[in-house]
Amino acid sequence: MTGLTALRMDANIVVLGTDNVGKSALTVRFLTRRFIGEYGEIESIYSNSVIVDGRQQTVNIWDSPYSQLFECSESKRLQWADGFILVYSICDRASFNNISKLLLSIKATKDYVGLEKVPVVIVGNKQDLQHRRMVLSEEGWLLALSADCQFYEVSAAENYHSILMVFHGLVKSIRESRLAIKKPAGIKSIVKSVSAVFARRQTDSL
Ligand SMILES: Nc1nc2c(ncn2[C@@H]2O[C@H](COP(=O)(O)OP(=O)(O)OP(=O)(O)O)[C@@H](O)[C@H]2O)c(=O)[nH]1
Repeated sequence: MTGLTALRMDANIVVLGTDNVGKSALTVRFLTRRFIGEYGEIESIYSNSVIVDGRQQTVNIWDSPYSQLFECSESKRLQWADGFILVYSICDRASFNNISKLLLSIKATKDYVGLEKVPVVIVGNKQDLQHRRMVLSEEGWLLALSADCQFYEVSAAENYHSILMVFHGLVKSIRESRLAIKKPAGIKSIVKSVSAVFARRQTDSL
């Protein structure tokens, strides 16, 4: 990541997961506070201005149907992202198993472009459908722990605030990861360190 990227004020978020897990429902809930039920299969990038911890931030969200994920734009999408939301449905074991594969693809792409760790949030959606639960909360927590990610169980259908926490949590991590990027030593700081060493030597010899 370059110094210029580190100064950027917007955050690019990609929402990934298998078919029908609620990627669009989550995105639309965050953007409009509404759950509209049916969403269609349209790949979209949405931009929204949000306030996180008192600071305004533009968030760009790329939501695409799973069927289009492995088309040629996959690596483009992975490289565009500053952070990821990986969604599974608690009623769909296969969608949960897919999260590990997504984590590997992200790691491979981001390592390739020189980033060791990119912020990722894992989300178990459809928490309202307890009677159809196939994936325990503990499994989600363990996966997130082992991959060093945040984890939330939510219901896009029933709850807005937990969705807000997912997006805000990710925006905060993106900011923190940008702050953690070490700035290369400038000429001024090199001159300062050299002068400090000489000054110390002179006082030592007195
Ligand atoms: N009960 C329940 N249904 C949900 C929830 N979130 C989404 N759904 C439903 O699940 C279905 C799929 O939701 P989408 O948001 O279209 O899922 P998607 O992951 O974007 O699906 P693709 O576009 O096919 O990749 C829709 O019928 C939604 O109404 C939820 O939290 N609870």
